[in-house]
Amino acid sequence: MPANTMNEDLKRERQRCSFDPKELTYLLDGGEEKTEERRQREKFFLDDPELSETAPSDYLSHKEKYEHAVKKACIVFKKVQQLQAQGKAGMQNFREVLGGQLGSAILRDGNPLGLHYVMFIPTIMGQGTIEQQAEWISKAWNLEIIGTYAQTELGHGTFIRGLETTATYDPATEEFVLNSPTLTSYKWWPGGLGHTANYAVVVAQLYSQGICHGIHPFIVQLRDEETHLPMPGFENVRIPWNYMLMKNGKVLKDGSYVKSPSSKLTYGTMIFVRVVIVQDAANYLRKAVTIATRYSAVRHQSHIKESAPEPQILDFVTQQHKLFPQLATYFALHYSGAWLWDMYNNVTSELESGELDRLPELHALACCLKAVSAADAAQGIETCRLACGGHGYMSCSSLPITYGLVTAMVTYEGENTVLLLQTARYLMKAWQNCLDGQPLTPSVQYLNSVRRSFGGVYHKSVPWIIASMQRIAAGKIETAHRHMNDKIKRGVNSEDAWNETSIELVAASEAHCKAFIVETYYNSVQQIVPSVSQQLGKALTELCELYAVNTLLKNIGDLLRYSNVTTGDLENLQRWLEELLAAIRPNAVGIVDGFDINDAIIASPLGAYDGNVYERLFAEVSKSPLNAKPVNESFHKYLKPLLKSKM
Ligand SMILES: CC(C)(COP(=O)(O)OP(=O)(O)OC[C@H]1O[C@@H](n2cnc3c(N)ncnc32)[C@H](O)[C@@H]1OP(=O)(O)O)[C@@H](O)C(=O)NCCC(=O)NCCSC(=O)/C=C/CCCCCCCCCCCCC(=O)O
Ligand SMILES: Cc1cc2nc3c(=O)[nH]c(=O)nc-3n(C[C@H](O)[C@H](O)[C@H](O)COP(=O)(O)OP(=O)(O)OC[C@H]3O[C@@H](n4cnc5c(N)ncnc54)[C@H](O)[C@@H]3O)c2cc1C
Repeated sequence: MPANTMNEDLKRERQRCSFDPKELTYLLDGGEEKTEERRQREKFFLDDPELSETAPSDYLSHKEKYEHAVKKACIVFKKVQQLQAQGKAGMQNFREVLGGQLGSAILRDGNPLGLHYVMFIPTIMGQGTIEQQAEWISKAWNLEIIGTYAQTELGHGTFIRGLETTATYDPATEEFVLNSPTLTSYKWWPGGLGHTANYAVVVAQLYSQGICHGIHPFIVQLRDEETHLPMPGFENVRIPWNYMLMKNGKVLKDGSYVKSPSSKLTYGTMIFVRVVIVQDAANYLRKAVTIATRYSAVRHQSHIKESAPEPQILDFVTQQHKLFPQLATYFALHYSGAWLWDMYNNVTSELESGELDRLPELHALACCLKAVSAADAAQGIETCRLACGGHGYMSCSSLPITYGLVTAMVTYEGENTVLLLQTARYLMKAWQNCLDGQPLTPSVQYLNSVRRSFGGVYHKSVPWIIASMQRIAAGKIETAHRHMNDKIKRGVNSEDAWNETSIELVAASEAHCKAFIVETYYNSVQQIVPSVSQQLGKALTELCELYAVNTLLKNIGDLLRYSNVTTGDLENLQRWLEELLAAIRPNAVGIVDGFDINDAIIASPLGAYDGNVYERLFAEVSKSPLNAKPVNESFHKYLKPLLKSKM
């Protein structure tokens, strides 16, 4: 196939789409101007010859990959500075370029500066005093220093209160003495800690006047700014008094401790990253479903009718059932992430004025949304990979590496189970407030309405599905609450009762989160539809309905247990699902085209815009050094002597 010709199947798919994909692109970007700005930004980085992949880095050693990544991260930084000089760069650009999809395309082997921008700077902004921000932010912003966020230790990641690194205040010298006294207290996992960063925010147990005040953040220099040699000593390292980030908890120079308005404020950075992860997980999922959908429109295999030619695999309803719910899940997580980002910004500004009331609800939502978005995106990406058969297994398909990046999200920034239990903690209190007639916060208001009504009869609408999912969530919350209290009444202490009920607590948390996502998705689409063309509005509504129906059908057991749904209703839901798959089929390629993901970011021969899959696959494997010569030297070294010895 000559270069730059369009695959005929994709041509036909693009002709049958009922709406203009550009309209969806503008919608997702926030307008045509924003799309143009994004495209220009992408072009500015992706067209730079120094950043384009000449040879796939798959064939570099671990050390070479690191050095390659540092080189490119520095080029990216300089280019961002150019944008800044033109007034075109802000925090979002930095994070997007250094962390998001664009960043992960340019810096395929990881970004040595990622933690610097995504955690080190935000922690100083969130935990540092105004003076400390003035001291550190500009240096960090201009990369005069490189930081990381060192909280996790070899022995502790989840249980932060169990961290062993200590920071002991010495009033005689007005310094903190930091110490990691045991093997298990060594800081482990922080991105960039090994060779890149020369500073870190170190989270340590604060000791002053012989009293432990719990974990607090400290800035510690790791390496000399000139030589990059590690600073002397790694035990009893002394840092100046003003290297403790003191926006919340403070130590006065005489060593007296001033409590934070809330011990939870120290945890602030983790909320920020969890909020960002929701959107990031959604973006990785849409990249994977773009690859799998375009590939499924090009790939022909088997028969539906013996008399007809091999169909596009996208015409198998099972293939539609693998991919289209992933399309819908992208939008569900995208809109939930946008909602959470708004709440985060509002609550953060309230915290600035000492208003802490909404922090618990934000924490509870950030926990379950991070957990569910990371888990569902990871599962969705794996489903996309499996839907591409053997070619999906190739590393050049980009699907395995995308899956690896997103499964990491299930673990970092709070392991999923642990975070779901955090939300469950909030839900148990909410249910008790509901029983006691106390006021409920917005995200759990449905507990009241569910308690008052036994649920309406089935009708083919998303509001009915939302009510059913809220009924399931309330039922699971009530069951967990009741089982836990029954244990306590039987004499089990509250901690053991919590642990013994934790399976149901996690399930209640997940159900609460799914009900929140469906409702947020539906409300977002309801707001959008009047402002877009009738065709795009219909496509967006169909995707929302698909997400709702498919999510409910994956939960039939709970639906039967906690609602008055009949088997006839379940048959109707199955029919509705199949109708929606058929309705979405003609628009599937148009929808992923609407994501407008640059081929260089797709980075997959299966998902390129032109659909020339086989030519691109062949070109990709030709790049392997292993294919440079017809006979590899291992034949003469090892195989031939072996074969000869048999003769
Ligand atoms: C919560 C724990 C699990 C338990 O801690 P503990 O102290 O025991 O807490 P509890 O006793 O359970 O509860 C105490 C009370 O405190 C409340 N609480 C707890 N946590 C918080 C919080 N964060 N905020 C507010 N309140 C909180 C809790 O509700 C209790 O209140 P109450 O008593 O009920 O009233 C805790 O130990 C914990 O959180 N553990 C998890 C540890 C963790 O998260 N570690 C993270 C380390 S850093 C890391 O992992 C970094 C990873 C790499 C990050 C890479 C980032 C990439 C992101 C995407 C980049 C792309 C960006 C580009 C695009 C863009 O920008 O858009
Ligand atoms: C790619 C990556 C990057 C990272 N980057 C950083 C970084 O830059 N800075 C940093 O500080 N850290 C970083 N981390 C560390 C990360 O934050 C921790 O790995 C994470 O918080 C999980 O903690 P853990 O490893 O101790 O797991 P553990 O908590 O030991 O989890 C193991 C198992 O124990 C279970 N468990 C633990 N506690 C409970 C509980 N209370 N109830 C029920 N089950 C429980 C978990 O559910 C899990 O199944 C990174 C990790 C990864 C994978």
